[in-house]
Amino acid sequence: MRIDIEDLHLGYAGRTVVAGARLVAAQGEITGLVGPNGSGKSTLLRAVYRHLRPAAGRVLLAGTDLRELSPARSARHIAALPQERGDDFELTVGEVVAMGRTPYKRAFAGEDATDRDTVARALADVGMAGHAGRRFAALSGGERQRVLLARAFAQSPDVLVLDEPTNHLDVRHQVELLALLRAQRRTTLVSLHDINAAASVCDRLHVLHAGTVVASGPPREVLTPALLAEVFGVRAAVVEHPLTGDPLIAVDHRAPADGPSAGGRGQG
Ligand SMILES: Nc1ncnc2c1ncn2[C@@H]1O[C@H](COP(=O)(O)OP(=O)(O)OP(=O)(O)O)[C@@H](O)[C@H]1O
Repeated sequence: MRIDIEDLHLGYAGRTVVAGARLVAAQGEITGLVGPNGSGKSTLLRAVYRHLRPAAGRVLLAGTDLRELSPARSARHIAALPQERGDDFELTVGEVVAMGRTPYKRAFAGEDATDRDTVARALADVGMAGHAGRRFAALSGGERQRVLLARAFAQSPDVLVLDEPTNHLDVRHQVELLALLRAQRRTTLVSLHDINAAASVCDRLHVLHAGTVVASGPPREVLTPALLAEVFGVRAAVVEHPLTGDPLIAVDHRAPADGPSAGGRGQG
């Protein structure tokens, strides 16, 4: 299923944060959102997983305005890993993941074999098989992250909406997660701070800057040194990754784009 975001305006308490966003998350593709802090990535994703009502514009799921679908119906199609990660669950890992099955249940119905299999597979997919009995609240940040991702997988969604899914993950788990997303071939809309990860894993990227989509397209076309300077304020060269051939953004970590000249070594 595809997602169409049409002329979307979003805000909080009357303050506009996203203005006129348009983008498509195509069926089976990984669509990335990148942009500086506060550019509106989480806000835009909240409208797709229905935590924020559009002030104007619409979000379409396979051509149907989300507002025409009941929450349970859209939850059978769209699962989210939100920014609000909830650390107050007094539940076990298995119970947290089983919450992903809620949209499929009639009131007071218990777990069936499909639920149990789906939960077990979701835990295995994120490398947390064998941890179902642990208390969620006692997990590390990265483990919690993976369990909440398993909860989204357990929802068996057509569309995954992931806000910074690699947050808290060590580099091996980041790579595993991104490889898993690619292998699943679900329609995925994901915000990422790591522009190199975004360049490797996303089919298309949309760059948000101050609440507006300022560039869209394949990573190779979007992530230019000029855009990186203008939107992110960094000096960067874009080269070819020696192992994968993906675009590799080599950021000058010594000084921002408008800072003092970064050439040469400092005086000590
Ligand atoms: N719940 C909220 N209430 C009021 N303002 C909010 C809320 N969430 C975000 N904002 C504001 O909206 C703007 C966009 O924030 P948002 O979290 O969408 O940006 P982001 O691109 O996801 O940022 P980051 O990269 O820092 O996570 C910011 O100015 C932020 O302060």
